[in-house]
Amino acid sequence: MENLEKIRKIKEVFNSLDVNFAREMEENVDLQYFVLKNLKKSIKSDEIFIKLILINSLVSYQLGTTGELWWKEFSDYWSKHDFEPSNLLKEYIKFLRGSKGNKRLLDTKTKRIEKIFPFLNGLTIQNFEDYYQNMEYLLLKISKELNSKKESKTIVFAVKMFGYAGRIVFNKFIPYPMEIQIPKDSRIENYTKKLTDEDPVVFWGKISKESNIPPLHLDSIIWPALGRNFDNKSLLNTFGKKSELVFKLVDI
Ligand SMILES: Nc1nc2[nH]c(O)nc2c(=O)[nH]1
Repeated sequence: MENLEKIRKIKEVFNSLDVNFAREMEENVDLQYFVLKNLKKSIKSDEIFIKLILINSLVSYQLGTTGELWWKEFSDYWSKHDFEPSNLLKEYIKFLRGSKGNKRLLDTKTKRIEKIFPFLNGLTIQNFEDYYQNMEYLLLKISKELNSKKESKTIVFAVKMFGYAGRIVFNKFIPYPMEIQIPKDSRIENYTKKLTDEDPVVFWGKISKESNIPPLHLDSIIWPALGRNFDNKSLLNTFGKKSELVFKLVDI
């Protein structure tokens, strides 16, 4: 079943937006970006900053709280917690096991981190700069290391958060590749159900091609808008009249 009128509105909105609009949403509206920028001020090593973000992304599922609050908990903890870099794995597992917002499937999540850690641990800041230029290759490497599909939610989401980390560390905006799919979390799934029975990855893949906005950047427009963690005034200040488009998306 398709709601043709709602799909028409969605297409109208996204066909009038572009990657720059998504970038503004990321940098001015998404609380996840804001807390990562704050965290960067407290972590001396850029390499550790990026590794922490990748590890945290890969266990960001089945949360007991919103994604925004989970990333705030992560940022607050590591802003205050100094540690010896060689203890990163042990220290991260301690954080995860004591966290408030991420209490489910802790054994599975711990095993996942232990599995990816040897790959991440060997990476230097130069490797991260290279991966920032080629995020599709990073996606491939992580999915291979974890024996997971390239479309699975946490893998594509890890690349989204890596893109945020890369932008903050290297002070340069590189758009996400068109080939990386939208992270299919419950917020995106429930929203897509209002429009179509089609798989969200397929549906948003088509919207992406038509609007020429990469799926991860579409996610950056939809996801914070649906989270409603912004005040209308700051949205108006950032986007002026175009902020109406965000309200239109939320109201569908
Ligand atoms: N689709 C998305 N899912 C998410 N989960 C989470 O914690 N953050 C996000 C996100 O930005 N997009």
